[in-house]
Amino acid sequence: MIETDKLTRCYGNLTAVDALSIRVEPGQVLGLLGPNGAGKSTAMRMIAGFLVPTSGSARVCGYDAMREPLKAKRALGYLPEGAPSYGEMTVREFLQFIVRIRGLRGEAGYRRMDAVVQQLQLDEVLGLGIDTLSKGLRRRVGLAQAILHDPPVLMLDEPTDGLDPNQKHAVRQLIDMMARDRTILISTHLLEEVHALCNRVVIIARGKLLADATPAELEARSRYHGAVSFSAPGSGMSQEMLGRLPQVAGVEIDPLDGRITVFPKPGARILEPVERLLREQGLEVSEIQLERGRLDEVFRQITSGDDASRGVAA
Ligand SMILES: Nc1ncnc2c1ncn2[C@@H]1O[C@H](COP(=O)(O)OP(=O)(O)OP(=O)(O)O)[C@@H](O)[C@H]1O
Repeated sequence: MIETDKLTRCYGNLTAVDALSIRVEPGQVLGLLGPNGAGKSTAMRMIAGFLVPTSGSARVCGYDAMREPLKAKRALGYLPEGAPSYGEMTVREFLQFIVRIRGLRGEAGYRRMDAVVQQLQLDEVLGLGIDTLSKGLRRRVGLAQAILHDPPVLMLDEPTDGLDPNQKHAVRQLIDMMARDRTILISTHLLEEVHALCNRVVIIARGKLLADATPAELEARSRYHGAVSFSAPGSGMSQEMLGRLPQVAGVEIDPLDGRITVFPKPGARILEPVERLLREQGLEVSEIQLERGRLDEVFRQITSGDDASRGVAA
């Protein structure tokens, strides 16, 4: 479990993390989202015990990151931003070093290292210097380092940064597999990652917590939630006709591809009446879709709107 209590870090006049209180339980994958400079990495570094908070506290599996750092660090696997240090070591030397400092001894240590090397597909680069690796490979070495001691809590700062689509998929599968019985906190800019991995989302901006919800709850705040969209090239479909349906609040046509989106009045369900109208009019449409809502739009609304300046938890 990860718990922070009014965790705060100031740099001069700047409050990078502002009284952040969160609690992440086993089985949860919490996505920490926020624009550049929101305070995500600073919060994670305090939870990992690498940065002293100005005030407030962070605990990992009940151990205070500052007062019981060894116990807290033992329970935690942490992938920081960027590349692993010790760039002059080969991947093998680096991982053997981590095996030793994590106290994994003898045969068990080698078996664990082999398993992690397989999981992250690092076999072919074991003899290469870390400094010579591509960004994606360095990220995977960093991940290997974080999971080697099989910790109950994982904290990953932008885990798929720099990976190609296949590697992203592989790393997400690995995180998903590990998620079942662990507590996982990841920071990301990628909203697709939230869909793929997270069952809870915390949004911060200017160090303040602005939203704490499931992805579905956030999507429900989007004006696209419950909207119906479809393509109807050359059908003569008119906005007016759709707009006359009593459940419909508005109709928009994408100027680029002509896709039509029909928005519901609050609480209304419009898929059935829209489909009925299309049938009655004998109009040919394709790719009809009921929208869940758009996280990117909600993210923008939360982090650039009034909420961001007031720091209102939702
Ligand atoms: N050592 C430091 N000294 C002064 N200011 C700092 C320091 N580290 C971070 N900051 C500032 O604190 C704020 C939060 O930075 P942080 O790196 O935690 O944000 P972030 O959400 O991780 O951003 P990004 O998504 O760009 O990585 C930023 O305004 C940053 O400039």
